[in-house]
Amino acid sequence: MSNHAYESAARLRPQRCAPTPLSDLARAFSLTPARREDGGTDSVEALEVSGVSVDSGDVASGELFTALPGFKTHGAAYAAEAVAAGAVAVLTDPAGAERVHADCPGTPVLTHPDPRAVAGPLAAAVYHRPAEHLLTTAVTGTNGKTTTSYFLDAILTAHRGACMIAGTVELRVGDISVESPRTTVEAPVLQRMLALAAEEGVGAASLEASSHAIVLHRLDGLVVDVAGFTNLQRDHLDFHQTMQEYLDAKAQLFTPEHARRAVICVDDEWGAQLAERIAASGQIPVDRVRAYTEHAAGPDGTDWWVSDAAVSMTDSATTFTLHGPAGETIAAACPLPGLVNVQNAALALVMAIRAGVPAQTAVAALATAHNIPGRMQRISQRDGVRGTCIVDFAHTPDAMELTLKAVRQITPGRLIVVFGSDGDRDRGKRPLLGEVCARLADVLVVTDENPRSEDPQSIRDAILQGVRAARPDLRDVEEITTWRGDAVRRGVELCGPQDTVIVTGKGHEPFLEIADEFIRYNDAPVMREAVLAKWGEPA
Ligand SMILES: CC(=O)N[C@H]1[C@@H](OP(=O)(O)OP(=O)(O)OC[C@H]2O[C@@H](n3ccc(=O)[nH]c3=O)[C@H](O)[C@@H]2O)O[C@H](CO)[C@@H](O)[C@@H]1O[C@H](C)C(=O)N[C@@H](C)C(=O)N[C@H](CCC(=O)O)C(=O)O
Ligand SMILES: Nc1ncnc2c1ncn2[C@@H]1O[C@H](COP(=O)(O)OP(=O)(O)OP(=O)(O)O)[C@@H](O)[C@H]1O
Repeated sequence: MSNHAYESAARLRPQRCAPTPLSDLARAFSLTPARREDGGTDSVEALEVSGVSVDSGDVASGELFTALPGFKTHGAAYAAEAVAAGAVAVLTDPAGAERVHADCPGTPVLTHPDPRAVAGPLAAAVYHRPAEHLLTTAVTGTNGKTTTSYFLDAILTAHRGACMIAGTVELRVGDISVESPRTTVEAPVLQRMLALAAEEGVGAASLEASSHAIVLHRLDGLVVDVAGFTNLQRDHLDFHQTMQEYLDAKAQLFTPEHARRAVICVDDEWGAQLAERIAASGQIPVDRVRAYTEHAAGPDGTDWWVSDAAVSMTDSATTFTLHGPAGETIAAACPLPGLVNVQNAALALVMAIRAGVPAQTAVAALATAHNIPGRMQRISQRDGVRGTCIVDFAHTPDAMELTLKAVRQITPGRLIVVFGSDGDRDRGKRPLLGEVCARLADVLVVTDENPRSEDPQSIRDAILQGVRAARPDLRDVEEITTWRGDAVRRGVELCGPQDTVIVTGKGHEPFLEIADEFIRYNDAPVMREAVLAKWGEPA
């Protein structure tokens, strides 16, 4: 694996970007030509830039390299590499300027006290405000961002012909799809993806917005048409310190600098507080959505609410009715099992409707959106001969509990779970995962996830200790010590026509981390091959 976060995104650049005079940018964004050791300053008058880059491993000819002060290092240390790759000028802070002058004599340097804050708006200007040509949505929240953003991808594709996606799983514009290094990429990378989308006539963009990104200015310079919020749960408190700070970070997305309107799930107290704040500020319109009907039998002060959620065993979908503030009654089907996905689906529908998509277009597209990489991804669907085979990302005890309960509802026979747990991460969750699976699944296949520097056997032992607490005789519990792929194949082998096998923990992830090595591996193709070997092609 490379140290360069954005190398994979190198192809995601517009083919044509009319150059912008550097002097125009200097004026518009209060950039100061840096003073050299000889007391002079670099002239920027004759220079033009045709792009903006943020990582020295991802620079194209003619670009302005933004050398940002980081948590680990300073981008100025990599300016020489960026210039060798074609950068024609460097934007940095005053501290970085000295290093750039020393390492890249002759390259013009501009400074700004906070280059990270200016990088987004500047990139939007250099790429000629590409978001204005697209219908744009962004989803934030602790859980459900990826799922909701793929629901929106399907809906916006139906409405606009094509949609770009930027989130945890992939960066995709038209035919180009690459692995994503971040949930939300740095602003210059996002802006140039939007520029490529606009150039290719892609009509929409579905984005995930992490709270880190909001705080670290990765979304600055972009105003999306509709921003949505799923929920807030305990997470990332190393970065945000308290839940209130975590909410405050997310709340910044719902201001006129970032969004034209807001759609907020108010199923938890944090969503309710957020909706209240947005409404009180009066700056952008806000719709509230309540998906969990056990909390309210009716509208109860919410604008949109869900009733009659019911699971179907035959096609694994959950049907529900969405009620709107103008008396709308919309019959919909969420293609993924589980109530949490009804929340994601209701949010996506309301966001789409507020973005101008006709409700019936949105409902029809949503019903087909079950092929989300690693999120309840159905590799095989029950049809009388074959069983249901699923790849999912659940890797915490809470997520595992939700996932297994959801899948139980679509399983007339046995529920088989193939799982492991990470090495070099939270050791406490290993027995808890074992206990949850022993309690909620019928057959357990225990395997490795990312052992990293740890002995895989000791991780499996800790899981099995939790399994024993709920199932002392270890009935229907198998341990696969060879290779994760063998465990996935074993799960499929055990799966009968009434059964479901679910492999959890890795979802879309393309690597296994074993010792110091990243080994290319993904559960979905292995499961697909096992399904084909067992049942052949579907009729
Ligand atoms: C806290 C945080 O977000 N840090 C990110 C930030 O790091 P940093 O500013 O400290 O950068 P640094 O490594 O010190 O480097 C400084 C500058 O030098 C540049 N550089 C560095 C090395 C090099 O060879 N060449 C080069 O040009 C870097 O691009 C950077 O601009 O900028 C780096 C380059 O873009 C990111 O890789 C790094 O993400 C780290 C690895 C990370 O773990 N981020 C996580 C916390 C994150 O952002 N997560 C959220 C999702 C959270 C969730 O919901 O689960 C996300 O949006 O992905
Ligand atoms: N609305 C929801 N509420 C609670 N949990 C959810 C919700 N949607 C999904 N989940 C759970 O969270 C896990 C991750 O879902 P998803 O990838 O859509 O969320 P995310 O916010 O993108 O998280 P991540 O950044 O970890 O990918 C799923 O495996 C599922 O168990």
